[in-house]
Amino acid sequence: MMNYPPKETPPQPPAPAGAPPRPAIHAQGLTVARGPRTVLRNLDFAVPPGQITGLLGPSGCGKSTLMRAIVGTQAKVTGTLDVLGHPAGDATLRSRIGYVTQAPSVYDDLTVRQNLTYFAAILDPGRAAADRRDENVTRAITDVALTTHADVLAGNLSGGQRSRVSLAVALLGTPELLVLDEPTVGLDPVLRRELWNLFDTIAAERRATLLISSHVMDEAERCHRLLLMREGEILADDTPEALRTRTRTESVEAAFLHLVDEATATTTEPTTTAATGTHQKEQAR
Ligand SMILES: Nc1ncnc2c1ncn2[C@@H]1O[C@H](COP(=O)(O)OP(=O)(O)OP(=O)(O)O)[C@@H](O)[C@H]1O
Repeated sequence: MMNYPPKETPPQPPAPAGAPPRPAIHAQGLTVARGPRTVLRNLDFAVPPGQITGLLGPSGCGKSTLMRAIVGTQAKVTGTLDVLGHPAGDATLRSRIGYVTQAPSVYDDLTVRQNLTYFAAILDPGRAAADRRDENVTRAITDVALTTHADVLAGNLSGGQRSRVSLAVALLGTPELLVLDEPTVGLDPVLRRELWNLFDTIAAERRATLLISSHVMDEAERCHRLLLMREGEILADDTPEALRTRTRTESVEAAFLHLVDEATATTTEPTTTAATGTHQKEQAR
């Protein structure tokens, strides 16, 4: 069980030379209950550092819940969940993680630049940091392609533009881990491609780790690794290429459907009952 409220833990020693890099996120036996329901069941996985990992699965499978557990905002979490070498929710992680929820958290009565300036002042306070803050705000606005809208009130932006302001807030502090919950929902194909190019740049140049949820399967092809989820469980944890090869399919979407069929077949295989000696089909859950 994780500790709430979060405590600070001492930094862990670096991985020995030659050893594989420590995962950015490592879960073992991770289980989460929401209300009376268990919505994540006994998950084991590792997210490598400096790469883009896609979290994919149908609506309601538990993607947002898993992200909330990783950033430390989810209650009733059991098992082990380490993030950047600390237990999830540890106070030292706050400035190292950028988290963008599905609902954009921006102030409608402030402009794009004013929103970012406000959050920059919380992250990096003090008069001495004013120039650095201005630079970071301008860079973040450019990163999300909102330069021409910098002085527009957030309340007058489209849904996609508001989502990008939220993303810009998360990029202000140059976090080591970015957790993005469906960042491309409602965006046109050109903007989606631009955002994915930005994610590539963030991973390659800043060596940040990105965990990005989506239900758009063509976005899966742009990830280095994928966690495919279904009904609170991890169906696959692999690279897109390995998934396609393993399932002998041509796209991640086809691979996912293949794995769903396989999992369904496993849970509905005939079982012999000792009492009657007849075969019965178990109900898929
Ligand atoms: N506050 C809550 N209380 C109880 N159950 C909840 C709560 N929020 C979500 N759930 C349930 O937890 C499960 C996982 O929800 P979650 O939002 O993590 O799914 P998701 O994969 O992110 O879905 P989507 O793609 O639609 O955002 C769902 O079955 C949902 O009904």
